[in-house]
Amino acid sequence: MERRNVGILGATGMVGQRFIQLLAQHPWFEITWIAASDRSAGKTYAEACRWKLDTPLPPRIAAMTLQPNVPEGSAVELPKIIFAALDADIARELEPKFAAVGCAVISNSSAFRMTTDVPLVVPEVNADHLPLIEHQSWRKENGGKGGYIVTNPNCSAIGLVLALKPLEEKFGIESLFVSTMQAVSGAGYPGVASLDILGNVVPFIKNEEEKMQEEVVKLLGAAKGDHVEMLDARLTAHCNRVAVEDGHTECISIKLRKPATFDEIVAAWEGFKPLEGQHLPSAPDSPVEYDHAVDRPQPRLDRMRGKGMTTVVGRLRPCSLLDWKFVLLSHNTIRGAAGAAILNAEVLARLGKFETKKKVLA
Ligand SMILES: NC(=O)C1=CN([C@@H]2O[C@H](COP(=O)(O)OP(=O)(O)OC[C@H]3O[C@@H](n4cnc5c(N)ncnc54)[C@H](OP(=O)(O)O)[C@@H]3O)[C@@H](O)[C@H]2O)C=CC1
Ligand SMILES: N[C@@H](CC(=O)OP(=O)(O)O)C(=O)O
Repeated sequence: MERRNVGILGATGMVGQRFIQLLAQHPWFEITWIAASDRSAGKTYAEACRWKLDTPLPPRIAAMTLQPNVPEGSAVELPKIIFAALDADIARELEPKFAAVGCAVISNSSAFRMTTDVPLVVPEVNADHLPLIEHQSWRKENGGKGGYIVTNPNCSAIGLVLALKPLEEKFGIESLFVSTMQAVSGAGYPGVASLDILGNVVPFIKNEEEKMQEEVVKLLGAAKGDHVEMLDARLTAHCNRVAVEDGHTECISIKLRKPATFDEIVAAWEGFKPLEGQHLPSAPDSPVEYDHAVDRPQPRLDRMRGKGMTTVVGRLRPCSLLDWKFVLLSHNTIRGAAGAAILNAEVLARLGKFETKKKVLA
């Protein structure tokens, strides 16, 4: 695979830091450009960022200068691949500017997720939605050399949809109820005040329930030319913030379209390996793992399975209201954010959707 230069917009935030951590040793991508707010532009990364991860800040990145957060005026060449980790309002303004000049924008934010011709993608679930990019108006800009925007879902939706996809394929989904317990890192830094969350549960995360509900049916929908036909299933979500550092836990009750036994459902999860054989550096061997222990998954113990890219499912049991109920856990800033975007970029690279080449690796 050719090695490609990449940039990170929002590089100093919680998700931006995960991008740096995960890309520092990436075999296909090399960080050559970083940007954050105007407050940070011109500073070195070490000066501008409060590094919060448990691995050291890579010295090469620490010394890099944060560039202006627009395509023009950079002291270094603008890469053709931009990972974006911006708040939605800022993303809505900035991401199209980068797409218009020819960048592939791999976005984490919710700004364009539900836009008709923007693919909302988890590669194991709906990589076949990626051709939507060819319908985007940004493609036609820059003398026909415009770029595009690809998005990954909300962090809670990603964990959920990985567990749902094999069930939809084998049995069909009629309706489901999901209740989340979401980590504080999901709110960015500094996020929820310690006095609000310590010893407490906050039963409200702005727009989270709406995003989960609409994104899941797009992800499980069918791409039809320039749009996606949403999955015909009923879904309701309750979202709660809990005093956990990383890892979103979700309790699900589900009604299936066809009868399914315990063994058939577990086999559907364990046999779910749609990216097997593609050798994508960030793809876990098992996107979904079932844990038979009675008290798992737990965030502290299980969030790093598959290097943070595996959804861990447990406690499958009959539900007296719907058919089955279970619990899942997914790492919110790895599989739920930066890792998801990097995996999307790896799939785009495999599909030949990046044009910039730096050097060919032996
Ligand atoms: N945290 C999570 O678990 C998840 C987050 N997301 C989404 O990812 C995005 C980023 O989230 P997160 O990293 O948590 O947020 P943070 O608040 O931690 O970081 C925000 C980043 O945006 C930069 N920024 C702020 N204002 C501007 C501006 N006007 N122009 C350009 N850059 C700006 C900040 O730079 P500076 O340091 O200079 O202020 C910082 O780099 C959001 O859309 C979020 O919803 C998605 C999934 C999961
Ligand atoms: N809102 C999520 C994280 C997030 O930023 O989601 P989104 O990318 O949909 O805005 C949380 O608080 O855990």
